[in-house]
Amino acid sequence: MPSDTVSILWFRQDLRLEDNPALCAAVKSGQFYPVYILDDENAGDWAMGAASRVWLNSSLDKLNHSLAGKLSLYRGNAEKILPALAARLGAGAVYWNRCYEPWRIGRDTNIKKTLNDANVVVKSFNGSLLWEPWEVLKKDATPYKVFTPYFRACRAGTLPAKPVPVPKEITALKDDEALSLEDMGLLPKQKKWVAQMHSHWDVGEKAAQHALSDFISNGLDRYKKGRDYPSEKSVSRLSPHLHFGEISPNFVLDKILEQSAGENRDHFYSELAWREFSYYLLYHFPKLPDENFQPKFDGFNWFGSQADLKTWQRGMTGVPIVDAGMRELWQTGYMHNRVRMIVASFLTKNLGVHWREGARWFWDTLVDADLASNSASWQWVAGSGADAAPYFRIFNPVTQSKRFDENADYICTYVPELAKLPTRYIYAPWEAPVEVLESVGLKLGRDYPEPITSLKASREKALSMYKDLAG
Ligand SMILES: Cc1cc2nc3c(=O)[nH]c(=O)nc-3n(C[C@H](O)[C@H](O)[C@H](O)COP(=O)(O)OP(=O)(O)OC[C@H]3O[C@@H](n4cnc5c(N)ncnc54)[C@H](O)[C@@H]3O)c2cc1C
Repeated sequence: MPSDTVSILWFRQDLRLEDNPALCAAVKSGQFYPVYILDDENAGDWAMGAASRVWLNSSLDKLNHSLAGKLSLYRGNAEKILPALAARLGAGAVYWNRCYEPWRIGRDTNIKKTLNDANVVVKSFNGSLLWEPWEVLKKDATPYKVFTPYFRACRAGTLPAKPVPVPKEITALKDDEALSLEDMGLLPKQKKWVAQMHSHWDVGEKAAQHALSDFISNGLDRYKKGRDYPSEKSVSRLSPHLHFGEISPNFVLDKILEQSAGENRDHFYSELAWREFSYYLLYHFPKLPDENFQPKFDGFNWFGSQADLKTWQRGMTGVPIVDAGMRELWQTGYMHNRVRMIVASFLTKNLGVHWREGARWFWDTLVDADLASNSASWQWVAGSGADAAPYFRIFNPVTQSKRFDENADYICTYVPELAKLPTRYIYAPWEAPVEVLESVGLKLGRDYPEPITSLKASREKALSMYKDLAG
């Protein structure tokens, strides 16, 4: 018989204590078992990528610590594990914060039914979004497809909930049969890669809050302009913390709105809203990760080869800003937004590789890999998405790097083999006279690749293919 006082708190994308509505409900109900289940079975094609698992491993460790070692870990099909656990532990209720990925929505609906059939109460909460996707609709009750009116409607509607504080007394219980963190098998064999990535991050709720205060003190007052410059510290780097729910968007927004009003604060708010819009699109258009949002792209002839894709992944295209971005991704699990747009445009437009291939690679290598933001952003850059950059707006990587990496600091951090060149040639080393290359001991094709494609010719090819599609 389920007990009235013991419950289960199911942690998912909300690995924190602060502003956690499901945690508050569990604490209010009495004693509870905090649990986490790694459910690769239901995730299918969207099982977490390697970099995300590295992050998750540390994040669970930190959360367990905050819960005085009471976090119980499991691995497998949550549809089977959770009802069995509720029965074995005699739990009368299960609490969780909602997730919005299509596979999770389907799975959670089934779990709720199974638990309810067994007389176990299920309560779910909004712990991850400022506005839930079904709350914001057009007058004709259909979803928005364009960001600006969507955000306007969000702001005209209900104010995002104020963050709730950490409950005073948390009486958590531990299941002795749960797995250890090592048993979860989250870390890959490549220890060097893991160590290198770790050296760039502090993981967990405290680190997330620290990153936010640091950004408020040192980045926010220049955000609108500074966010375009990859070597500047003008962005928050909160994305992995937000993805894993180590910090809630409501907590972030609340602290941001305490700062003086102005264009920087507004711009940051609108970027947080792009995250919301991505979740909104994924909820209303669940095929977003797999299919073109604009069906006219279904007939597009993606001509790029697997070899080109590999070269791009390895950061060896011979186009410095692209290679710098791809190497930043590999080394740190992150890439600056401006550079994400450049590398994605280069892959889809100059190399003609399907956006899905790029999104897949990001999925495996980003620590902030997020089904909503990643799918929406790749389709946005490719031109096939909602409110997308028009296909003919092809980023010129050389112009972009001259403009946003003025001293080539970013390029030289990740492509140090070019650092000895005079700055004006670092952006496009193939334009440097042989004597200049020789004077710094650089031979293209030996020390750094020749460009994989002609930027001009590939741009023209992309444009003419797009014309065929449009016409
Ligand atoms: C091809 C491509 C793929 C992307 N894949 C992801 C992904 O998998 N996960 C992810 O979180 N973001 C993704 N983004 C969006 C964006 O690049 C990152 O959110 C941002 O770079 C994270 O850095 P930050 O936290 O310093 O951002 P800040 O500029 O400090 O912004 C604060 C927060 O706002 C949100 N945000 C900012 N810009 C965007 C945006 N364009 N779209 C959605 N949310 C945004 C993020 O949650 C971010 O943490 C992608 C962008 C592109 C172009």
